Amino acid sequence: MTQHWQSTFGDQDAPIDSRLDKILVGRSAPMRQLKQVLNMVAPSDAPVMVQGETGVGKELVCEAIHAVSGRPGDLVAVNCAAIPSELLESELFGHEKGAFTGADSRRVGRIEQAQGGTLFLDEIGDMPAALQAKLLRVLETRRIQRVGGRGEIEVNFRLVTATHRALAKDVEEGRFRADLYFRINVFPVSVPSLSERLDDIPLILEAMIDRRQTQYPDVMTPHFNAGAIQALATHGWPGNVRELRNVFDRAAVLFAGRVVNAEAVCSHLLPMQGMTALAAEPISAAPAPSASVAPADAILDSIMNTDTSVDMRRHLRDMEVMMIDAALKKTGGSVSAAARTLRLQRTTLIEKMKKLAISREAALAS
Ligand SMILES: Nc1ncnc2c1ncn2[C@@H]1O[C@H](COP(=O)(O)OP(=O)(O)OP(=O)(O)O)[C@@H](O)[C@H]1O
Repeated sequence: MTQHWQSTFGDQDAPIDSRLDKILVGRSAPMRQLKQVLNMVAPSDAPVMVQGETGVGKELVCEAIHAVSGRPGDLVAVNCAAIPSELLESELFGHEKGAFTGADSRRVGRIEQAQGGTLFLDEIGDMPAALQAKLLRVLETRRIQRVGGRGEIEVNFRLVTATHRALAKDVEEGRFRADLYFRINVFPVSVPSLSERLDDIPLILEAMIDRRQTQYPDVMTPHFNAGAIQALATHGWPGNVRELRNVFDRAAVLFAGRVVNAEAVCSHLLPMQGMTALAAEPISAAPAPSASVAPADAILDSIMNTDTSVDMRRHLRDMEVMMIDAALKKTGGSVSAAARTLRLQRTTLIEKMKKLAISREAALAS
């Protein structure tokens, strides 16, 4: 069902809301199709069920839906699998003072907090049966009662749910209420796994680099060359974008201001056991790539063909690091000879090396 309606309606010509592009990084065909669908569905009040493997970005999809929905209230997220079942009811519905032992004061529940906004119920498949019945009633009546409360409170929220489980099978096997399933599954949306959109990896890395640069403007970021991107594309990515983020976080520490190449990806970034080997050897500059592997084409493509911005200063700085590393390597670590190779004053090169944290030893060890 999901695949069917998504592929039928997912290729409309309507321009994509730029907030979707900003939140959900990716220009691959499956991501474009997903964004077309969200573009249509987000402004409506209809419930959306987001499906996809762990780490694909289901929560991010909900964030994108809320951003485009135009709803003035908040986005309130509840992970049904993370809250013990006996606490989930008061978490969602709130409680009155004295409703149960320990209820010292009145508490407004998450459903009420989502008034005028969006309620995101993550891992809805893990919701206990008794609560499934209560949620169904809320969806039908648009009213809630706090635990221990008497009166009913009108609520107006848009529901987005997510699950990595095959919920239809849970319904068949009696683990999930069929009536609730049909109520929340008005628009099923499927988020593609990272292995189905490997060509998004460079853009996602770029977004992660930009974010890190914004967070820590004085800290150098790693630069993934074409070989590294190719190596990343051969991985299976069972943990999807979350796994890619972990790889990036590792690179940001181990290769700050340095080039990450295929060898670095395979030996130090992808397999965790690579960490042991790395601990025994000094971290050095990755070999400088030849001009043909410099990402100039990708950068130019981004400038010409996307709405996203490009951090020119960072790219130029990455290029400087690569060129100085290569010159030092070629000249056996002689700063004077490297300066001549680069047609720079010796003092200018020394200043640049200081600024970019380049050492002769690291360049030679690469
Ligand atoms: N398209 C994307 N662009 C940029 N970052 C992304 C994208 N998709 C996912 N991420 C990042 O990957 C991580 C996992 O995303 P998220 O938590 O939304 O996944 P999920 O599908 O909800 O995971 P789970 O099923 O485990 O709850 C987050 O750090 C998120 O920011």
